[in-house]
Amino acid sequence: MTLQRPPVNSLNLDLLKEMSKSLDEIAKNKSKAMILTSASPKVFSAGLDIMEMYKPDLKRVEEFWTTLQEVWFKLFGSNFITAAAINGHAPAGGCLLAMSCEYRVMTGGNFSIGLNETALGIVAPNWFMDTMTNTIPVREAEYALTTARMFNVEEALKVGLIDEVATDKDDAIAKCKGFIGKFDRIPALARSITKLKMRQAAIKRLQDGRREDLNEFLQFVQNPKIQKSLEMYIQSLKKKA
Ligand SMILES: CCCCCCCCCC/C=C\CC(=O)SCCNC(=O)CCNC(=O)[C@H](O)C(C)(C)COP(=O)(O)OP(=O)(O)OC[C@H]1O[C@@H](n2cnc3c(N)ncnc32)[C@H](O)[C@@H]1OP(=O)(O)O
Repeated sequence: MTLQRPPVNSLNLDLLKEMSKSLDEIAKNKSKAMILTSASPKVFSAGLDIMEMYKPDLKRVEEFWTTLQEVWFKLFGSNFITAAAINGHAPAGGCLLAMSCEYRVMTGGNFSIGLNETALGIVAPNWFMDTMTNTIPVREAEYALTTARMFNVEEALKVGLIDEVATDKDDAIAKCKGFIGKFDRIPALARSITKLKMRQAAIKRLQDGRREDLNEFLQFVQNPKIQKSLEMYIQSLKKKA
């Protein structure tokens, strides 16, 4: 699955809906595996589209968050094998997508990956945190989350946030295929049940608290102080360009 929403693959409602549909198709056609990557030469995904949260239409922003939850359920909780070929920056929601896969290969270069929410004055939702503690040790996750740490490629490899470094996108995809090939001699049902048991606690936490998570998000986007911060953040991104 190749993300292709220039310039930075920010996750807006339309892209999330497309992803959700594609994940359904992959599950339905009984694909063995999926590799998630990006058509951009330098950004895997810039995370959530800030414009979806800025001065939002309430109905749309509710659908936006619900669809993000759905994409996470379908990706994190998939039966099929998932790997991410991270060929560029992966901040926040971009990191969430990569961590929701089972294996991550990142191309070398001046790219960064991490959950930077606290730097934006935001508390990452529990399921973002659960996805991180499913990937790297709890102590490292707490440190990274509280300090909004963006890891460079070497740091990400050292902490286990990524599994391998690749020279370029083709190499990243080849390495993801190498990971997928490891399952050729492992019974598929045993593999998928084991994966889902490992992920069950995090999945159940969001299933049980899904409405509450949505309400927290809706309160968050309707808070005037948050709106002011988002406005300043958008300006800073635009000034940079
Ligand atoms: C207690 C419980 C509380 C519950 C509520 C909590 C709610 C939490 C909500 C979830 C929170 C966070 C999740 C997120 O994912 S928020 C998004 C965070 N993402 C970022 O901060 C990344 C910002 N972008 C960048 O750092 C860079 O763009 C890049 C990815 C490193 C790429 O750099 P670049 O130099 O290649 O591109 P750049 O010139 O910066 O950008 C090009 C244009 O794209 C626009 N843009 C960039 N990122 C976004 C984005 N995330 N959304 C929308 N638009 C984006 C940028 O403004 C440029 O636009 P223009 O060309 O100038 O018009």
